[in-house]
Amino acid sequence: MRTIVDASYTDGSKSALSVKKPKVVFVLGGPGSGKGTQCANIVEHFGYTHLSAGDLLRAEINSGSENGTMIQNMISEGKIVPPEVTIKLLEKAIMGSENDKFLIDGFPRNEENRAAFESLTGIVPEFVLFFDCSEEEMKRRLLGRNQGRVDDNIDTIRKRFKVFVESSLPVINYYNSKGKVKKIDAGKPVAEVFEAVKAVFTPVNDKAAA
Ligand SMILES: Nc1ncnc2c1ncn2[C@@H]1O[C@H](COP(=O)(O)OP(=O)(O)OP(=O)(O)O)[C@@H](O)[C@H]1O
Ligand SMILES: Nc1ccn([C@@H]2O[C@H](COP(=O)(O)O)[C@@H](O)[C@H]2O)c(=O)n1
Ligand SMILES: [Mg+2]
Repeated sequence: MRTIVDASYTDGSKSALSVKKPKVVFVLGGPGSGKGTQCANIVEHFGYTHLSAGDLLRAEINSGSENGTMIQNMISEGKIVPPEVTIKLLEKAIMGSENDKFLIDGFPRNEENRAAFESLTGIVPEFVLFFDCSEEEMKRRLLGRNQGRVDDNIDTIRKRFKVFVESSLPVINYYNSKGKVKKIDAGKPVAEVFEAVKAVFTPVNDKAAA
C-alpha cells in the first residue's frame, strides 16, 4: 500500500485537515447532473455537511477577495481554478464546522485537484458518489436552472462538458480502479435518484432490518 506523505502549501504551511482528518464523500458528475439537489437530500437524512466547491468559489468572488477576479474569469470560461485556492476554501469550511462528515460536491474536478488534496491532507474519500447523466438531459436542466449563474449559457455549458469529459472523468475512472465509485443513474426524476442514493448511504444492517 502506498503511504501518503503530508505535503505543504506553496507558502510552506501545512493543511489543518492533515490533523482533523474528517470523513469525506466526494460527489461528482457532469454539470447539471443533480449533485447539489441530491446533496441537500443527503444532508437532511444522513447528517452530513454539504460543501459545494463551486459555491465556495462563488462566495469568494462575492467577498471581494484578491483571488476574486481570477476565479470569476475561470468560472466564466468553465475552467478549473488552481487547487490550492479551492483546497484552502474547503479547509476553512471544514475547520469551521463541528461536524466530522462532509459531502464534497464538485471536487476533485481534475487530476491536479485530486493529487493536491491527497498530498496536502492525507485524506482518502470513504467513497465517490458519481451521478451519471446524459449531456442532453444536463443541458436541458442547466438552461432551465434560472439561478443567474454566469456559466449557465450555451457557450460555457459546452466548455464545461468538454472539461468534464477530458479532466473530471479521468478522476472518476481513477477512483473506480480503487473500487471507490458508487454510480447512480441520475437521468431519472429527483425522487427516484434519491431512492438509489439512499441505498448507498443506508448501512447494510439497516437494509436487512427494513
Ligand atoms: N433528477 C432531476 N430531474 C430533473 N431536474 C433536476 C434533477 N436533479 C436536479 N434537477 C434540476 O437541474 C438543475 C441542476 O441541478 P443541480 O444544481 O443540483 O446540479 P449540479 O450537478 O449541482 O450542477 P452544477 O455542476 O452546475 O453545480 C436544477 O435546476 C435542479 O432543480
Ligand atoms: N473543484 C472545482 C469546482 C468548481 N470550479 C469552478 O466552478 C465552476 C462551477 O462549479 P459547479 O460545481 O458549481 O458547477 C466550475 O465550472 C469551475 O469553473 C473549480 O474551478 N474547481
Ligand atoms: Mg452544483
